[in-house]
Amino acid sequence: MSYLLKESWCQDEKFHLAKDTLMQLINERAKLRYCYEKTRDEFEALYKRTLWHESEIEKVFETRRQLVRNLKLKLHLQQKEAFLLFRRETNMLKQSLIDVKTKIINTKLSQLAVDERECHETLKANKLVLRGITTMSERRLTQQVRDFESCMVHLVRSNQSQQKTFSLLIMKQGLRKRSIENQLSQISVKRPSLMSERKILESDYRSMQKQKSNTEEQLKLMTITRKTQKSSANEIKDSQIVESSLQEVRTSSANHQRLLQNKELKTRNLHNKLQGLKGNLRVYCRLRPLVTDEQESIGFNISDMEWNLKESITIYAGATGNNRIGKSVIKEQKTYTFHFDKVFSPFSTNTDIFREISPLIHCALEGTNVTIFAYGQTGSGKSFTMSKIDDGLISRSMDLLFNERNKDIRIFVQLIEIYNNKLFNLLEHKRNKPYEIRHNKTTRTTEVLGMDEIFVNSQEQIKEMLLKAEENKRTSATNINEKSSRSHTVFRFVFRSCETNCLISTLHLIDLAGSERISQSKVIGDRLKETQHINKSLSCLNYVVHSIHQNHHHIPYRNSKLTYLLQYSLEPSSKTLMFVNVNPNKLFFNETLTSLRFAEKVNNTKVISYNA
Ligand SMILES: Nc1ncnc2c1ncn2[C@@H]1O[C@H](COP(=O)(O)OP(=O)(O)OP(=O)(O)O)[C@@H](O)[C@H]1O
Repeated sequence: MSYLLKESWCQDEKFHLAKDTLMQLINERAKLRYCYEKTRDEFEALYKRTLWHESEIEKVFETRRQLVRNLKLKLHLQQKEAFLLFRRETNMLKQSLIDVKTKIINTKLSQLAVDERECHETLKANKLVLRGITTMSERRLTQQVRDFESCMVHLVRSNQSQQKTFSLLIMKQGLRKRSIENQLSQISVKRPSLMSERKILESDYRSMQKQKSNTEEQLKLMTITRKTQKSSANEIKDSQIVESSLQEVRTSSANHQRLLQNKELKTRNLHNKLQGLKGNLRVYCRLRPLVTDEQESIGFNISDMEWNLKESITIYAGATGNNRIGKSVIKEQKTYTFHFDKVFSPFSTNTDIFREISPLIHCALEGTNVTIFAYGQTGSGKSFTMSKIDDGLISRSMDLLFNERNKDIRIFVQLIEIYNNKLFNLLEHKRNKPYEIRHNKTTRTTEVLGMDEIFVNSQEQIKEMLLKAEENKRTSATNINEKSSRSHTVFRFVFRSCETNCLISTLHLIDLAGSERISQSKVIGDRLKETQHINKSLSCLNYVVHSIHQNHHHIPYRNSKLTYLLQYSLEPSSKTLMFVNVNPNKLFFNETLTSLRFAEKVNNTKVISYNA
């Protein structure tokens, strides 16, 4: 019973507990429902707001799309207008350009036609003269050839008979030698017993050998005498024929020589007149092309002046900008024009340049002192013009000198380097001893004391010297040029008479060191000192040339070693040609301007000739 009571009490307890838990759960559910309803209300409000925002954004997008459409339409219309405008302007420009070009070409063509006609006429006359001379010479030559052929036949016949006798003698000697050899072999069989006999026989053999050589010599002598006897008889006959034909040839060649000398004299006179007209001091300008790593060229224009006596170069300075179609054009242009005796464009080759200066080389061969130097900022093409191994002016001049010199002239060479106002020999590898200059006022000649004048007689020798000089030359990399010459190179050619060894004339071909502003090249230390020396000697050269041609009383030759060396070669009785080399690189526009101004100043100097 107590157990049952306990049991019912326990169940009561459980029932109460379950009832409490149920009540708690009911409360929880009521709370959750309340939360759910609240959240649902909030979500609905939020959803409504989002819908409203979306509709607003859609409206904004629509207005933007409309705006873009309008802008595109406007752009298209403007592009059309711009294209039409550009086409109209280009056509007009093209037309005017074609007109100008056609005019220039027409005038040049007419000039060329006149020149061609003149050339044809002179060519015809020359051809006629040449044909006459050639036929005469041909006739004489064929006669001579015939005479020589008959002589040859005689000689060949006598030679054949001698050959026959010789071969007989050789055969006989061969037979004799063989018999002696046989005897020797027999003797060698009996050798042990016949040693003493052998000795006797050997001595016999030796004496026989001697006899043999004696007879051979006698035979030779006999054949020679026979030969000379035979040939002398023939030669007497031949020489008489040859003598007479030679006499004829001699007289005709003397006539030709006289004709040639007359023509040479005429040519030389004309040539001297032409050189005189061109002036004793000339300035040529050469603009080089852009090289691979250079970006932008200066704007330039090269043109002939009236009567073709002078030419001009115009360079443009100005800020660049882009035009309407994006092409780079020069705005706010400033132009500088310079006049020279000749202006070579970037398309000119060293051959074109040599064609122009070759008359000066002729002048040097005829006894006038000639100086040609290349001036310009570093990297402007001075070495390319002067000392390029294959076709530089030095190599070309040598070709001409060796081909056209009078055989009485001997050529001597000195390769001088002027570094920091001191003279060195470029053909010496170790150059620690500077040389001194001495002038002879009576003979008006210059000598570099202690420096050998090297006799040259072939182009190969000159090329070797140029290579050696190139190796020994002092160069270094500056801010402007990777291999800049730091010294002046003077190629001094001395022409002397073969008979008397007297000086005929001197030809100086000079590759000057590059002129450069210290601020631009940004050099320091030794390089700075070199640059200062280079600039000083260049301004001395300028002043000396100016003073000479302005007829100043005192000429300051001694101010620099370069001008002192050239003292007797810069005078008005000599001929001087200056090349101003121009760098087209836009970066060095100011340097270019300075070089051109310097050169024009030289070009404007008054020319006084001693012959005038
Ligand atoms: N007419 C030309 N055609 C093609 N290349 C050229 C011409 N002139 C010069 N160059 C090139 O331009 C560069 C500089 O030329 P170069 O060394 O002759 O100048 P430079 O005036 O002698 O200089 P520096 O005074 O410093 O020695 C070289 O690479 C050379 O080959």
